[in-house]
Amino acid sequence: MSGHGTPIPMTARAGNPLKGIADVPGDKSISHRSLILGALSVGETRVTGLLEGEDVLDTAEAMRAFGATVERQDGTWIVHGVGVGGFAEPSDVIDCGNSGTGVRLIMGTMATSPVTATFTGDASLRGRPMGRVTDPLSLFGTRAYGRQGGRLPMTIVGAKDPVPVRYVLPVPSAQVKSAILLAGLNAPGETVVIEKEATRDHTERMLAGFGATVRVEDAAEGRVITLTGQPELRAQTIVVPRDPSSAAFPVCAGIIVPGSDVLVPNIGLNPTRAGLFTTLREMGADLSYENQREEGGEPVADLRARFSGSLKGIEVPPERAASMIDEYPILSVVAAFAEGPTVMRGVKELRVKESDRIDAMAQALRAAGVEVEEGPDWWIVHGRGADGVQGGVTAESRLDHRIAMSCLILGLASRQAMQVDDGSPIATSFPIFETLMRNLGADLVRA
Ligand SMILES: O=C(O)C1=C[C@@H](OP(=O)(O)O)[C@@H](O)[C@H](O)C1
Ligand SMILES: C=C(OP(=O)(O)O)C(=O)O
Repeated sequence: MSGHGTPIPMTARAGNPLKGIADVPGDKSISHRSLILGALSVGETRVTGLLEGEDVLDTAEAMRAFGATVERQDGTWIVHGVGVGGFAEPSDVIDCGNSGTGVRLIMGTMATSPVTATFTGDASLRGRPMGRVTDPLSLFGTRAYGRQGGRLPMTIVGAKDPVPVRYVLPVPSAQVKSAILLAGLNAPGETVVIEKEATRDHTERMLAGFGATVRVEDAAEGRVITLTGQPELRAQTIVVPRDPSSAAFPVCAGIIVPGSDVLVPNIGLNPTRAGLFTTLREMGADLSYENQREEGGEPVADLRARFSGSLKGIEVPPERAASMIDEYPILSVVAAFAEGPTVMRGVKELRVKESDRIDAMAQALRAAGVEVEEGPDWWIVHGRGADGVQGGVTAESRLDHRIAMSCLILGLASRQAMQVDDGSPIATSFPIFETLMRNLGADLVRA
């Protein structure tokens, strides 16, 4: 759990070019889902490559609290599930730490079982909206009692006789979509979720992989996902692919630090996740996909990022937002080194992540000498191109791992060092970030 310990100030400054291979950890989204679906299956699920970050470890603990057995043996995670509808009532509050994905998916998973559970998290998670999940869950017959504005701590009373649901997502959110589908598992009949914009599709793919019947159709009203309730999920062996959202940091560092040449192997390029890499290439980044192949039905490549001295600002198509939603903070750093403005629209969701990510990055970039304009659902970073970025300030990480990492990468390419007041949130998603960056040659220290 983040945010409970002593803050860890960290400093990054320009120095050597970054060179070498960056082996990033497993995908956070797939790691959460592997544990949850394993807990809902009959038999033994074995997971390798699981992200051992705090967010996922909190989900492992939660699955134990609901009655599953979750153990780590020689680097493999072994889950003995309780079957769909088999969740036991936890004897204590479930603490999901910093993780929106964890809390929202688990609320959905227990929402149609006859158990009651109370959820909480760190100060960041307690500030995030849960009504987006509890509103659709109420259609199943689930009740939720939280703080004002639908905030944690929150008690969820699972529906005793759940009915299936048809729901059109009002926000582009894979967490909301997944919460509904996971709740639909224990409702008789067909649960239908319709999304107007495609969001990451790991839940649909993995549910099918565990033996559920899931239909996905592109219709006039959007992407229609239909799940048949009350399947018996069968335990699986899962190899978690590496996380493109973590790969983003060494890739972007390679692009903006002069002289760099960084290889980030085995990164999934699932189109619902790879929007940043397309954007970087449109900006003129020297980013190539080497050794392109298919693994587990997904496109995979080794990403090679080299210093790119003539980046240009672009308008990022708003319809691409969902496929790179966690990457806007680090994109804003690359944009600061481009020639001209980078315009990012249709990104209201950034305001309700671990922090208000537009505000957090705008403040850090402005303090570092970069002009940023912003509105409710848009922002523009005016790149300084050849003039470079001054840096030389301390940014607040606001309990947000992606803000901390983005500001440190900024420090590796700015004229003066950048400091973050607290690097501890990085351990939620990328516990080896410091060592990995230092191994590439980054001057990154705790101080
Ligand atoms: O489903 C998931 O695994 C995630 C969905 C996204 O959140 P939203 O659903 O809120 O967009 C993303 O920001 C988060 O890091 C992981
Ligand atoms: C938004 C994120 O995570 P979560 O919503 O799971 O806290 C993220 O990892 O950038």
